[in-house]
Amino acid sequence: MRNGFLHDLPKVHRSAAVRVAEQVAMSRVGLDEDDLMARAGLAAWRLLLDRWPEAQRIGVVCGPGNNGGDGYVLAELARSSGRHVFVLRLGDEVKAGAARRAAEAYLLAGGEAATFVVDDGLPQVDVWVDALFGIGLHRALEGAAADLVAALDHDNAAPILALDIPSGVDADSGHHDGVAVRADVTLAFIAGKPGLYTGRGRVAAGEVVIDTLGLADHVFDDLEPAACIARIAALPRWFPPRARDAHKGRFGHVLCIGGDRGYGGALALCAEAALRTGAGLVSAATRAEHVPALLARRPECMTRAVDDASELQPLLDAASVIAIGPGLGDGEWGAAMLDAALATDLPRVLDADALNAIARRDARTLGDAVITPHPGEAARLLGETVAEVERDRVQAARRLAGRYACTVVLKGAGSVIAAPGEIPAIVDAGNPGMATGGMGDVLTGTIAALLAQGRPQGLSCFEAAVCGALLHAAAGDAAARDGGERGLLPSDLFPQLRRLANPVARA
Ligand SMILES: NC(=O)C1=CN([C@@H]2O[C@H](COP(=O)(O)OP(=O)(O)OC[C@H]3O[C@@H](n4cnc5c(N)ncnc54)[C@H](OP(=O)(O)O)[C@@H]3O)[C@@H](O)[C@H]2O)[C@@H](O)CC1
Ligand SMILES: Nc1ncnc2c1ncn2[C@@H]1O[C@H](COP(=O)(O)OP(=O)(O)O)[C@@H](O)[C@H]1O
Ligand SMILES: [K+]
Repeated sequence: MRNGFLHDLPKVHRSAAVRVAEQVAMSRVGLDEDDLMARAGLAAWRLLLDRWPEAQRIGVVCGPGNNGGDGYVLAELARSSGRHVFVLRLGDEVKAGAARRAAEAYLLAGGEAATFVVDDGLPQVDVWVDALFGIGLHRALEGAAADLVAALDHDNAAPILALDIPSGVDADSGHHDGVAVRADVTLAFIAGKPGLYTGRGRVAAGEVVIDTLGLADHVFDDLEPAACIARIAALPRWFPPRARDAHKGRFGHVLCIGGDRGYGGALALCAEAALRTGAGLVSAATRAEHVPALLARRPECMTRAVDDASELQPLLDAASVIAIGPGLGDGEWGAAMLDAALATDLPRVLDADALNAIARRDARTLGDAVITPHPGEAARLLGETVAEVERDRVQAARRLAGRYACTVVLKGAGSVIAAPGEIPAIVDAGNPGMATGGMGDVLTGTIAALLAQGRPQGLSCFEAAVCGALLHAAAGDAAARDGGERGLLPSDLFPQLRRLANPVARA
């Protein structure tokens, strides 16, 4: 696995790898399960004190396994510091080993625990700690566990700190069947897990904090990470200042193709995003009736009327990167444009109707390409249902990358970028204000511009896709901070794209 200049992004690991790392740590450093549980409980108690220093009444829901054990350790720390502690457990016995010992220690010291009874409701507390299930959960919650999670959702006004993973969420995929704790903060132990960052798991986790429990990075040395996490902190390093003697020829020429009748706006958004992300030149090839509006909005974009593919050829000859799909439509015009674009060997970003056309044709050779499907488009490209795609977004992105031998950005909450031979990346930015028409067109132009201009030595499709998806999501967050999520427009991202793509000058 490569990952080029993205190699220093933080990694997340599947639960099986975390268990191996735990064994490596225990065998090398002489730690045992009780030590790790003590560290986990203490880390959680410290985080709780940091976030909710005023909390006096602390509720802890404890499951039958080691996640519950972490909860009993925290409960005892809270109790011995004078807090009122309410432990609620499921009917099941705490299984064995370290968890059993932690529960006994809490009870022996005078701690109290009650079995959850659905009709009794929940006690009033200042903060709840979710220690029901962690990485040992492999099936949907049912019975008392499901009732308890539902009660936490409906009858609880207090914030929730989840230990390791919100109970009900599959740590590896982020999937849950609708019954899962919705945490305000999740403290992940030893390493982040992919399910905390994408899809439903991202929503359930809230803010994610990682505590390594003192284990050094090398415990993961022989383990393939599940994904790396792209965060806004990485952006300044990826956008070095431009050379003082730079000229536009160094920053590439993006040709945006699309905007069949009735869909001119999509192409305008794509082209303006490419300009605002720093492409040296941007051209737009679209239907004749859209040309005046595009020129009026952005005279910087060289906008041409193209009625058939032969008129496109000179534009293709002049371009260094193609962005095709926004507003392309599903008619003959769009199909002819796509054929002409795919006949070149230019790097290309394919979105929207271009992807639907590819799904219909079952084309498999996309060349040097980034495809940017939302889950619906991804499902069509894979011949699967949206639910199958969303069940494990990282694996779905990997399937797409394998099937089409190209880079994939699977969009949505926690966009996933995958490419053959690369560790997938998950974007830890973006917000539901971005769920509005045209937002994907901005992403297409953003990635195309990065592909065109390099840094300056040139980005791979994978690098441009990760940088572009992060830049786009971070611009969405910045725009949402300035006025809120509802009513956020794709064009609101333009000033933010520009600001974020320019490094802060060093003092
Ligand atoms: N690994 C580490 O490095 C460290 C791990 N630590 C902590 O341990 C956690 C993992 O602990 P774990 O392996 O005991 O699993 P856990 O998540 O508590 O659940 C398993 C229990 O739940 C049960 N169960 C499962 N599904 C169920 C369902 N749907 N409905 C009902 N029951 C269900 C399952 O029963 P079974 O499936 O065997 O029938 C079993 O009894 C980890 O997330 C972290 O918090 C830390 O202490 C520090 C170091
Ligand atoms: N809830 C969300 N959280 C984060 N990002 C989101 C969310 N909803 C949408 N987005 C982002 O907004 C963009 C929407 O793209 P897309 O669905 O193609 O819209 P359109 O087809 O209207 O252009 C994607 O980049 C997606 O990742
Ligand atoms: K949990």
